[in-house]
Amino acid sequence: MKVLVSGGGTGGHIYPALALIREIKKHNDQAEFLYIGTEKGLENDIVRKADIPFKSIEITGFKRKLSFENVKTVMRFFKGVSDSKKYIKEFKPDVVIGTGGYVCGPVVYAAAKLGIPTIVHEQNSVPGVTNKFLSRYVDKVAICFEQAATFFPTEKVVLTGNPRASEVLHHDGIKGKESVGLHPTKKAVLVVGGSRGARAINEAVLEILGEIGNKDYELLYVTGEVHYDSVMEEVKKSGNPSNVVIKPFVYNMPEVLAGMDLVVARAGATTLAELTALGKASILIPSPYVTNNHQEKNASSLKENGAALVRKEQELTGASLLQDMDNILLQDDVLEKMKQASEELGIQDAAMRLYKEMQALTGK
Ligand SMILES: CC(=O)N[C@H]1[C@@H](OP(=O)(O)OP(=O)(O)OC[C@H]2O[C@@H](n3ccc(=O)[nH]c3=O)[C@H](O)[C@@H]2O)O[C@H](CO)[C@@H](O)[C@@H]1O
Repeated sequence: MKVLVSGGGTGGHIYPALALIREIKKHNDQAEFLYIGTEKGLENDIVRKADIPFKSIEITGFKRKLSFENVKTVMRFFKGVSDSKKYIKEFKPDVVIGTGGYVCGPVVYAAAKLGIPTIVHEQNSVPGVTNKFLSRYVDKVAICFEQAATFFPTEKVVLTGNPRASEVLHHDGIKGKESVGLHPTKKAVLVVGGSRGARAINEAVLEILGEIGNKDYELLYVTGEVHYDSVMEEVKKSGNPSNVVIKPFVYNMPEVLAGMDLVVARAGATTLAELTALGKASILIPSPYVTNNHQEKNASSLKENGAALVRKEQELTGASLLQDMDNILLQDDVLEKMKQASEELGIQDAAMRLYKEMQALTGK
C-alpha cells in the first residue's frame, strides 16, 4: 500500500498522522509513505526526525478580514494544488489522508480531483475550515467525537478515534520519568500548554514554582519551544526547586505520559485522546484563541463524566492551579475516580480502526 499523508502546523495534526503510519507499518512492512507538509510548520521538524520521506508546499490560512493577503492565499492554494498533483503523480499513492491544518487542503483536494481514494481525519469536536471544505470531495471523514458528525455528509462519516490514542499505550512510565530526570516512583504532574506552549499557563506556573518546591510531588513543566528562554530568565531570578524539571518540548511524550499521575494541559484534541486512552486525570485550560472555541467543546465530555477539571484561562491564577493540583494529587480517592472516568472515554484501537477504513477504500 502506498500512502500519502498530509497534515500540519501544530503537533495535534502531525502526531495522529505519524501514529497511523506506524500502525500501517506494523501490519504491512511493504507499505510506502510520503508526507506533504510546509517548511514553516512543526511537521518540518517532527516528520523529518521520524525519518519519513517529506515534501513541502507553501500555504497560508485565510484572514478573517477582507485583505490582499486572502488573494495571495487563494493563489497559493492553486499553486499548492498544482505542486501536490506533481508529487502525487510521481509517488502514485493508493490512498491520501489529511489530518488537518491548512496544508492538507490543496493536497487532499488535488488527490480527489485525480480520482485517488481520500480520507480526512478530524480530531476535534468542532471541525476546522479545511476539513469542512474537503469533506465535499473526499470519500471518508474519520472523526473522534460523535458531535463532529453533524458538520459532515452523513454517509461519509466514520467514528475511528485518534490514532495517537493507540500509540501512547504500553509505554514504560518509569523509563519516561527517568528520561527527563524525575524520580522513578514519586507522584508526578506534567504541565504542558499544547505543542506550542501557552503563555497564560506559563505565567501561572511561574507564580507557584517556589511553593511547589515544598510539595511531596514532582513537576515536569514543558514551556513550549518559543517560550523557553523567557521562562528560564524568570526562573533564574526565583530559583528552580529540585522537584521541578523544566523542558522546552518533550519528544518522547508517550513514555513520559505513562509515568504521570496528573496532567495540566490545553484541551487540544490529540492531547485529550492520549489522556483518555491512558486513563489520566487532568486539569484542562482550553485555549480561548481557537476557531469556534473548539477546545472548550473538546473538553466538555471529559468534564461531564468527571475525567477532568476544566478551568477558564481568564480565571487561571497560580494559586487556583496549585489548589486544583493539590486537591487531586493529594487525595487518592479523587485521583482514582478521575482516572477511571478518563479511561472510559478512550478509544484505544483508533489506529487500527482508521487503517481498516483505508484498507476498505483501497482493497489492499
Ligand atoms: C492553537 C491550536 O490551534 N491548537 C490546536 C492544535 O493543538 P496542538 O498542536 O497543541 O494539539 P494537541 O494538544 O491536540 O496535541 C499536541 C500533540 O503534541 C504532543 N506534544 C506536545 C508537547 C510536547 O512537548 N511534546 C509533544 O509530543 C502531544 O503529546 C500531542 O500529541 O491541534 C489540535 C488537534 O487538532 C486542536 O485541538 C488544537 O485546538
